[in-house]
Amino acid sequence: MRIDIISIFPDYFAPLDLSLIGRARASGLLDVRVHDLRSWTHDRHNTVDDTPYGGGPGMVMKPEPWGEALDEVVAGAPARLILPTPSGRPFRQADAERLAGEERLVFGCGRYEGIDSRVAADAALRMPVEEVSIGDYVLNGGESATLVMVEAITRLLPGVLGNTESAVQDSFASGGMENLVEGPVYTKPVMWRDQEVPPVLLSGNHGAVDRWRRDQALRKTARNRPDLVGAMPEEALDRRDREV
Ligand SMILES: Nc1cc(-c2ccc3ccn(Cc4ccc(CN5CCCC5)cc4)c3c2)n[nH]1
Repeated sequence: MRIDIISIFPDYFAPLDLSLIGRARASGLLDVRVHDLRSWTHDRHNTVDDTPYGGGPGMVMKPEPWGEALDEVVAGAPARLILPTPSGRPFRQADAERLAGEERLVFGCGRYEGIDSRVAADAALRMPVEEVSIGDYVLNGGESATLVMVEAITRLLPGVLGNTESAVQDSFASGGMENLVEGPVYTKPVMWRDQEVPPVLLSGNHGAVDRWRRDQALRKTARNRPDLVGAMPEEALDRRDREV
């Protein structure tokens, strides 16, 4: 997969040189290219913003640099443009799984009050464009959202996670634990600050362990994510949880 990121803060993406994504890039499994939007400005001040038509607070990103940047970066290849924005469609695990199947993704990181709306409209003449929100809170720009999405997407690519990590059992996934958040996890030592590891996990009884983990996931989901519990079939809820 090739990912292009266009931003006025390219250094924001230094974390993509680290850890699993950094290793996947070094091994050639993943091709991530970060571009400075100001490379496509031609004035002395490398201007990327201007005042909003119709008035209002702040500044809006000019369309010309974006148009030239996207023309050059995409260069007619089949690519999908992802534009983080507070007003976008919610980004969910299903979107990460869908986008992990794409050959090329381009992330356009806005700043100020956003990018002139004609940029997305013009790009949509040549490629699929998705405006995406990573949550109902307001950031200062699209860079953090892009880091989040790139991580969620690329960790699903074969070979990116080492064999000590697994994307399969992640919560929000399938495999009998769909729609559940993950329960508690433990490792050595078996006793730590007067807290012992739940004995069932030491029992070697894999059926009992699976049942215990599912019960814990159900409880945690009911406690932390009542919105997901509603989406769960009635028989999935343990009797005790119904009485909780
Ligand atoms: N999930 C999520 C994504 C973002 C996000 C993504 C890209 C950009 C680019 C600029 N901003 C700052 C920004 C933009 C628009 C408003 C809303 N204003 C109301 C009136 C005019 C505009 C506030 C603040 C971003 C924010 N935030 N949260």
